[in-house]
Amino acid sequence: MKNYTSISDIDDLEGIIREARSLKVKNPESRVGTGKTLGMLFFNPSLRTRLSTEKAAKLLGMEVMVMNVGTDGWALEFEDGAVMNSDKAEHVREAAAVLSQYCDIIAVRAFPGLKDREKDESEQVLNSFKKYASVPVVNLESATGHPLQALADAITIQENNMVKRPKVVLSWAPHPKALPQSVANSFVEMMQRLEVDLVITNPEGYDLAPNIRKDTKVEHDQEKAFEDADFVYVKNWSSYENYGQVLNVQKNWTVDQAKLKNSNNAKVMHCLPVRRNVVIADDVLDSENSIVIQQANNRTFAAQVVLKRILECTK
Ligand SMILES: NCCC[C@H](NC(=O)CCC(=O)O)C(=O)O
Ligand SMILES: NC(=O)OP(=O)(O)O
Repeated sequence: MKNYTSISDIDDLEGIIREARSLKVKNPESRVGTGKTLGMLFFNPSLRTRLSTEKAAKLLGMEVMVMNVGTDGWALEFEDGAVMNSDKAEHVREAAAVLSQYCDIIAVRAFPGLKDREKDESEQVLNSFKKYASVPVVNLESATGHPLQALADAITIQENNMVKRPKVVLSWAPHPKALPQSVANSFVEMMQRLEVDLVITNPEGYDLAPNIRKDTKVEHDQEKAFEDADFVYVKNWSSYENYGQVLNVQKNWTVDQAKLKNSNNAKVMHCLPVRRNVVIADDVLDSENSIVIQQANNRTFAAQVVLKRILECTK
């Protein structure tokens, strides 16, 4: 694997999930990351991504450097040909080239602005690092995707699945802030590659991008969507159609136990952080049905297998 910026960078999905699961059981003796450095750049906050990726790198023997570039670094310019006489002190051309001398892999978190759809879809930050770095680049959640999360989600579903072809429902839920579509996008793309029946449920006005949904069923009635579900993946996202907006929704979309009564005793997932009793009710998060903690643990093994494959490719 040369980079991991979207799940299309995975060619043997079954193999990568199998390897992640075996890394979870037993860490290999030979450490492919010895003498190598991972540099992680955060333009936005993080708990899981930051610590699970650091842990994964260390399990492989790597050194890790982390920088909150959004707050601690020079403000970066990404436009080509910019006359930099305002607030931006450094161009990504120099920043990425310099970092490539310090690091063997560069990982970047950069959320969307949620104001300009075309700009967000151009993945300017991630793609600039990819273009101007001379080392592999890993996506730690970008404007449109969160592929490390989606890989951890796939591992978690496989670990908990009891049936041949599970029904997996991605449910929109309310949130006071405008959030990226990134987690939902990568989850949908991942599920489309697995042996599952995927249904997306969201209020009118919250349909994900057509190039993500493809022919995946969208059910606007949440309780109907939950019928016979084996997995319910809950996530808020802001509107794609009214780009970046939080729309007025009439019905209550918070996921609680009552809504899950006609599911197949569904396991409930969320990438975290989750706002209790807004996105998911306490009675679900504190029940046996919730697998969110196990899901977060799998972030380590998703990151480990990705870093391992990149290191093996550049050896
Ligand atoms: N990486 C996991 C989710 C990150 C982000 N959530 C958030 O920003 C939630 C913040 C809050 O609840 O205030 C998102 O939805 O993409
Ligand atoms: N799920 C996830 O990416 O969590 P953080 O935002 O805390 O990294």
